[in-house]
Amino acid sequence: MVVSFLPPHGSFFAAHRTPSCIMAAPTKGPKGKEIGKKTSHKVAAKSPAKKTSFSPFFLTSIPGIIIAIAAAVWTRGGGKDAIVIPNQSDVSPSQISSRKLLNPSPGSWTDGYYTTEAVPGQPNPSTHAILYPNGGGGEPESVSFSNDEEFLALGRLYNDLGQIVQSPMHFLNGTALYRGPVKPGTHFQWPAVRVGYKRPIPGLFGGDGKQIELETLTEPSTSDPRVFYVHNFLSVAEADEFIRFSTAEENPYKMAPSTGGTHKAWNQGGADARLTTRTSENAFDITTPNSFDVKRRAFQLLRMGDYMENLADGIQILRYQLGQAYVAHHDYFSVNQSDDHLWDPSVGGSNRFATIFLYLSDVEVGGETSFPKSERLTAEKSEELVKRLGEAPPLEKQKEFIKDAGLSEGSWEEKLTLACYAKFAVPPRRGDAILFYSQRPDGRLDVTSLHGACPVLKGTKWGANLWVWNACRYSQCKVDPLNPASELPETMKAPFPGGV
Ligand SMILES: O=C(O)CCC(=O)C(=O)O
Ligand SMILES: [Fe+2]
Repeated sequence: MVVSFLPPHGSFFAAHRTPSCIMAAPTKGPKGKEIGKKTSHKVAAKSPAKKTSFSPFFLTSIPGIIIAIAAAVWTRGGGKDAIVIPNQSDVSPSQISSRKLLNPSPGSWTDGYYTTEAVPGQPNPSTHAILYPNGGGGEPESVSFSNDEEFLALGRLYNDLGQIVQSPMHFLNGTALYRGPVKPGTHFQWPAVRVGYKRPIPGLFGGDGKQIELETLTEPSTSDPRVFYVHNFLSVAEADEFIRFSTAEENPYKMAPSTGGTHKAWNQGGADARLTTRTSENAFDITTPNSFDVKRRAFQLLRMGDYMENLADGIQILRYQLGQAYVAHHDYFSVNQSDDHLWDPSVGGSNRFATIFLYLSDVEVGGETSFPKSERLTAEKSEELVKRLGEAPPLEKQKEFIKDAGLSEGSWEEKLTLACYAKFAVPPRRGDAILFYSQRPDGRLDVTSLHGACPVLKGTKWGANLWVWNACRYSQCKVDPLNPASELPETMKAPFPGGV
């Protein structure tokens, strides 16, 4: 039985054109083509979904009687309004943190993927769940199954903690589950659930041993980028080590002015492509133990298993001095980038899949990462987030900051600053990171992932790009660069018809 309900989410945004350019990691690039097509994207009008919710996890602490009531409501069937939709968004972080956080299968292939365990005290296997598409959002279905086999026939499923759900004994009836990737070369994406939803990531700890937590920053819909805040990703020592190495004599890719607009890095003869739209300086760290520790952690954060060298660019360290910035751009390469590689991930090609942007310093004023396709957060969505991420100062104050930073009137930096304050933006905080996807769960490049670095208005900003590809990156495919998805290891090769 499959029942569909809840309208898909959506929202308006104006078609938006921005210059788009990109900087390559120090790896061989396709010959000098311009990249970054200007694209616009149409979406449906917002249709607010009215949800009645309860938390399945809440039920774990309240005995049988409530379960019986919930089951009665559930099985009443008939009109949509009668269905109580379990929504884990109502689970408070403290309820979540009482759940087991360790990876139960260290050493097995699932190490790095993470799997679920039996719910303590659950008498019978569950018989139904609410199933969302990979990455959440969209239209959920109610699915039922009467044994393990039927459950596993649904394919690989995840819970909201990014664990692969192995058995109907591992969740309570009515729990929200998420489909895993279903197309070759695509991967699990974190479900947004709702803005402000914060969850610990089982088995994942930052450089200083603190639990890493993932917080949803943008709406789960068809129109917003998928942006998450990553708490406690780096230790101060790790951040400082990136900063040190970026200017160290022993680093062959040490700090130099940023380039862009072509696929060539400055150290590949791209220096003449120095940009007026990206004024920071950058370095690469492709060798240090520090960078490998952090990249390994990034793969765990993405639930992509063990670190694979041919799926990651070298870490790119950035320094923005006063007034420096980077206009809005995409991190992915155009599907027409070159013809010696298949760049379109929706048909088995490879491209940048996710960016984990590491904040290596705080910034006194400015320097946010902005997402112009996403509206500024309102207290209605999350009061706490608005407070933490900062409200936009009044226009007068913005102008004062701009003047004090020495940015001239009418300059692109001034315009960018005003645009930054008008749209969704994340201020840097040392040791934390943001995660955003450059691809949709079905592998289409995501035009809404447009983002930029707002001008630094006071102080200096240090950050780093950690780019992960969905399959072997450009020049790193061993068998056939026109079929990168085929080179993924079996454990990463969607679909997964047998479940786990
Ligand atoms: O500095 C930032 O906040 C973002 C930089 C960025 O998007 C990039 O370097 O590709
Ligand atoms: Fe970027």
